[in-house]
Amino acid sequence: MILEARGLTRHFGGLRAIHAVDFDLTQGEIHALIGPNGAGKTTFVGLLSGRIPVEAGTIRFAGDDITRLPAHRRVRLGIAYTFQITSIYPRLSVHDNLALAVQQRGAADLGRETLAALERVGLAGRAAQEAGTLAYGHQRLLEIAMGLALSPRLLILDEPTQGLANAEIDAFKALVRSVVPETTVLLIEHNMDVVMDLADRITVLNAGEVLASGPPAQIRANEAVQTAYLGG
Ligand SMILES: Nc1ncnc2c1ncn2[C@@H]1O[C@H](COP(=O)(O)OP(=O)(O)OP(=O)(O)O)[C@@H](O)[C@H]1O
Repeated sequence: MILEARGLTRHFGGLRAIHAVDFDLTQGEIHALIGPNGAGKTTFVGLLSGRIPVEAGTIRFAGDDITRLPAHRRVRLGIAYTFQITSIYPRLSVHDNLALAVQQRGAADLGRETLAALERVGLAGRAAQEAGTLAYGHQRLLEIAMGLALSPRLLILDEPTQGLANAEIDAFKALVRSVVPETTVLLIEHNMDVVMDLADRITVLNAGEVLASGPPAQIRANEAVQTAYLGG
């Protein structure tokens, strides 16, 4: 187990955003987190990444108790969390954005490794473009490339396919498959085709609690999940 959360809890006033959640990630798996709007998905990955302080419960990562560690210390331990383009420098080129991330890891050959990272996400043809002028979906891909440049042990993606065209979604799926099992992937995803196609396991959150967890076929057949989320 690369990550184990026990009794994880975060309330906002009277609202139980995340309540007593037990959650495991197996080394090398692709794990999807799904659930209706407001279920607590973003709050949950915020607790794992350290962006949101834990109120109760524990998180262990690769054997270490990380419950109280600040986000930057978790990044150093190998947890990369990408969400909504906050990490991109809009006035720098696509290449330079990625070179900064590659440099952070301490690359031996910055130019070559940056190019390889660009090719990996299909952005080599846009290397000279200002990152802020990229289409939304391409900014998401750049952000994922920057996360991957850190060679994380765990990559957490919040709605990575939002704004991507179908061909780009296919490329994204291939990308995710290419990083496992060295990197474990946890993704919040609303596109059920992507979830069912990509995930080894799915956890369904509903009103801050785990409604179900298991492989795609089992989740699809689960009546409580269908009622709460999959629309009957
Ligand atoms: N900082 C905050 N202060 C107060 N309430 C919050 C805060 N952050 C989240 N919430 C509430 O916690 C609940 C869970 O929100 P969260 O964003 O984690 O859900 P989600 O499953 O990610 O939803 P979506 O799919 O719409 O992004 C929601 O009711 C939300 O309004």
